[in-house]
Amino acid sequence: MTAECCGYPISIFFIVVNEFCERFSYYGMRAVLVLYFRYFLLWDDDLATSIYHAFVALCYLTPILGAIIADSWLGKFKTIIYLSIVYAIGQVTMAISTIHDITDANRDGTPDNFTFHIALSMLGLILIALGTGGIKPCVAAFGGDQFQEHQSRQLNTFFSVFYLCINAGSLLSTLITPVLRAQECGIHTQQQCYPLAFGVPAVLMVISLVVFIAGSGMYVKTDPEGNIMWSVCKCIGFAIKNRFRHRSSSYPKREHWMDWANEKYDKLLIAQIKMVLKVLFLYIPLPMFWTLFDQKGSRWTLQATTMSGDFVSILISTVNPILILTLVPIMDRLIFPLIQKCGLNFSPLKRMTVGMLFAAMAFVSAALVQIEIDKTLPNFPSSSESQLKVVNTYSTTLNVTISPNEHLLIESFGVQLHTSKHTYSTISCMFVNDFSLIHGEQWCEFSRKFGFGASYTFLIPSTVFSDDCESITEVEDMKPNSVHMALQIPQYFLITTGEVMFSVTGLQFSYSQAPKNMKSVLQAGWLCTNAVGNIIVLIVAELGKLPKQWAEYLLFASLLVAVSIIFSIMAYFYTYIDPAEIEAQVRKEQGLEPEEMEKETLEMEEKDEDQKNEQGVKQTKI
Ligand SMILES: C[C@H](N)C(=O)N[C@@H](CCCCN)C(=O)O
Repeated sequence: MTAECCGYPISIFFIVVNEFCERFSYYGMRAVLVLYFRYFLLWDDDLATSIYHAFVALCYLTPILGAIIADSWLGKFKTIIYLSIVYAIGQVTMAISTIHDITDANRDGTPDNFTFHIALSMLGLILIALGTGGIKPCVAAFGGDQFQEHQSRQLNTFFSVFYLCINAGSLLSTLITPVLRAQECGIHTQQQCYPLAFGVPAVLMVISLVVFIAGSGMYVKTDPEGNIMWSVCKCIGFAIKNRFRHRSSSYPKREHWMDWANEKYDKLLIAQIKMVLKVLFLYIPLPMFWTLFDQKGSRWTLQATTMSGDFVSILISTVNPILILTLVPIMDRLIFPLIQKCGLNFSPLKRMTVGMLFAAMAFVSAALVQIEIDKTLPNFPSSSESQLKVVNTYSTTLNVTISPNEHLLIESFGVQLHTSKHTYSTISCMFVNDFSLIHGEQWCEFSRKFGFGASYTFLIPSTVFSDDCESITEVEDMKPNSVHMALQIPQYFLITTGEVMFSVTGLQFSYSQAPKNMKSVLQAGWLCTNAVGNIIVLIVAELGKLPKQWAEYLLFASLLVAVSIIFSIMAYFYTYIDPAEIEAQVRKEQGLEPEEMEKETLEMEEKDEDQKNEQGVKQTKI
């Protein structure tokens, strides 16, 4: 009997707090990852985007590994603990890799040995991917294991609270870590504080582990049930081999190719695999949704860096979790029941299709924003053009002729240079609010806000210190970023509406259509669609480089529309099943009535229990 509070097992409080801290750690680190690649490691946009998506893909491939370790070897409890330790080490490694002072021997503020920082951060990211992905299919299922049969209502609420905790953790961390990055810190020189931005998620991961361990005396821990994934693979392998062996037309056909495993494998297992394969087949087009969805963290973040709005950038990245926290209850309690009342059958697969279309619309919105940004960007000379800059410091307008026949009027800046020797210097700086020119005892001070993305030229006459500072002329070569970040809100709203329709429904669908013992298999399959989606971004970003960013956004939107049409056709032919009913039917065909089955299972469990007691094995059971 487990300890309860308000009808809930007390142990789940440790699990939801653990999930909150873990998601804080994960999303906090992700929020500054592309910026770290771009501005600390000085990678270009494409490389930063590629490595970011490779990392996300790895995070969604490792759940298979986690599920195998938990099911066949350690059990969920130990898997979560061991992989959380790996995860925390990864976060600490990542935080250390961002300390520029470690290799900044000449103390100029930039690391001297980039290879060291790259190697350490890649090691950190691999450990994080192993940890976060490995525990992903285990934590929710372990939470579910805490509930007993009479607590099915509480079990449903648990999954909602669990999803809310994910988004609360994500919301807080995406608010906090960019602020931490914007601080200045360092031993020799003060730089943007990446160690703090990555260090706080590392601390949260340690707290997550401590909280999980703190509840260990209260958990219901189930032993590994044997590696179901391995049994599934062996059964499928046998069916294929057997089908190949009997490929001659003289052998009678079987209803389903999995029926070729009948000779060796249990009918129930075969029926269960058929159910899973049907759903997995439906998953084939789904990665395209994640291809678009996960570009929030890369392309959209980089898009925001070319826009104006100081604090909006932080708010923009929190739009997604805030909308999730509000849209999930609104959709569940209001929109979906209303659609049902109107007599429309808004089935899960239809919802997912609509979710895809919302994501496509989000990318059309991103393309429109990009077109606006491009209008404000300076025109650089193409390969067949050159750019001349003529600075007229003479007192009147001059007529300049460029051979053979182009005439330009060059306005005077009203400054005369009294020397024929000019020296030009270019200084690139961040966060400039003021600067001074100092010569001996005299100085000229400028205090004003310089816009992000802008470029200025200051013309300083030789008489400046004997005359007055007013004679200095300022020229704005490139205008500051002027498209406001608030324009990104529609694309965030559309993609999050898509997420609620697609992701939340997809999770429920995967759970409801899976046989009881293969729910983790389908969860891992569902997470895999995410991994494949990120691999597609990598391929498109690397191979299909389009000259204009807006064109790439439109390409992704069109691809998703095409995929959603294919998915809707596949969904049309899909018949929803009740796995429990099918399993009962197979058992009946095998001559085992449900009651008999139950009795048989009980007898086997008792026998098993006796054997273990005899061997002095101490075990915890539901
Ligand atoms: C924060 C985000 N809105 C969210 O809810 N994420 C979930 C589901 C992720 C699905 C695959 N990208 C999470 O578990 O992090």
